[in-house]
Amino acid sequence: MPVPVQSLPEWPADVEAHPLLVIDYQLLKAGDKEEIARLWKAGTTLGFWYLKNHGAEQDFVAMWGMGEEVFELLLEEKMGYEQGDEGLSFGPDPVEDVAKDDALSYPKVSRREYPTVINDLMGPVITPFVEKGVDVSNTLIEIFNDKLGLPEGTLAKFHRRNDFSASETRTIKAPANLTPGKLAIGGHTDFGTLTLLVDNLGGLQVLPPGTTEWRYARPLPGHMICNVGDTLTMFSGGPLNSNIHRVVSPPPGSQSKHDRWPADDTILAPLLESAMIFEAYSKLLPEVTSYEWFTRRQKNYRSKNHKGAERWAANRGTEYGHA
Ligand SMILES: O=C(O)CCC(=O)C(=O)O
Ligand SMILES: [Fe+2]
Repeated sequence: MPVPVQSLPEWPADVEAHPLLVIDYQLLKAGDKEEIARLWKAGTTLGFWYLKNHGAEQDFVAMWGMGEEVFELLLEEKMGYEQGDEGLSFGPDPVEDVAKDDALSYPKVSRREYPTVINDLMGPVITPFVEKGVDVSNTLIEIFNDKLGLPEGTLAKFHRRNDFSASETRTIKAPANLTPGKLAIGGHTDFGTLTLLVDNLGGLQVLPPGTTEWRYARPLPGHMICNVGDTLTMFSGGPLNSNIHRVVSPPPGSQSKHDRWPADDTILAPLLESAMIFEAYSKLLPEVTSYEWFTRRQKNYRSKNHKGAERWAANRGTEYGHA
C-alpha cells in the first residue's frame, strides 16, 4: 500500500536546496503591488517560484492518487491509447497526459479518447485540478501582461479557456528505490507559457543562470512550483526566463524509498505585440508558431523520429538562446 502523502519523509536536513521566492496567490489576486513585484522578480531571474494559498491543495492529493490507479493499468491497455509520432503528447507515453481541452469539455471528447480509469477520474479529480490550474495560469498571465507593458488582454487572447491548445496535465511515476545517480528527466526547458508543478518528493534540480552547479528545488507541502516556459520567454523577448532544469533519481535521503509522483499543468500558446518586446524577440528567435514550436520538440523526442546525433538538438528549447 502506498504511504499517505501526509506521512512521507521530510526533506533531509543535510541536503541543501536552492531558495525560491514564495509568492502568495491571494495577495496577487488582491492586486498587492509588492507581491506582484516579487512575482516579476522571480519570473525574470530564476524563472521558478513557489505559489501558496492557491486553493488547490486537496487536488494535489487527489492527482497523486489518480497516478497510482492509472499506473496499475496493464501496459497493453495503455498502449491502445498511445500518443503517436505526430508531435502532440496527449496520452500515456509512459507518463499520463490529459489534454486541457478534454478535461474541460468532459464528457464531450475534444481531442482524444482515454482509458476507462482516466474517464472515471475526470469528473472527480482531473477536471477540478485543470480548472484551478487554468485559473492560476490566467491570473499569472494577466500580471505578466501588465508588467510587460502590453495592452490589456493581449496575452489572454492567446490563452482563452476554450480555445484548443497543447496545454495538458501530466502525471509521471518514478518508482521507489531506483539506482542512485540516474537522471529521471535530463536537462530541458518547458514548452509552454507556464508550468505548475506539484511534486510529492524531491528530485527536481535547477541550474541557476550564470552558474554551473545543479541545485535541488525542494517540494514544500501545499505549494506549487511554478516556472516560466519557452513561450513566455519568446513573448517577452527574453526577460522572462524559461530556465533549464532536470530531475535526478532517486529522491534524496529516506524519501528514496517511496514512489515519486509529479503532476503538472502546462499552458501553451503564442503571441507578439508590444514594440519593445517585438524588437527584443526578433533578435533572439526567428518567428515560429506555438504549434510549430511544440510539435517540433515533441516529435523529435519520439524514438521513431530519431535521426542520429542531431536529434538531441532537434528537440531542444530555449536553453541555447535560439530556436
Ligand atoms: O518531476 C519534476 O519535478 C519536474 C518534471 C518536469 O520537469 C517536466 O515534466 O517538464
Ligand atoms: Fe520540465
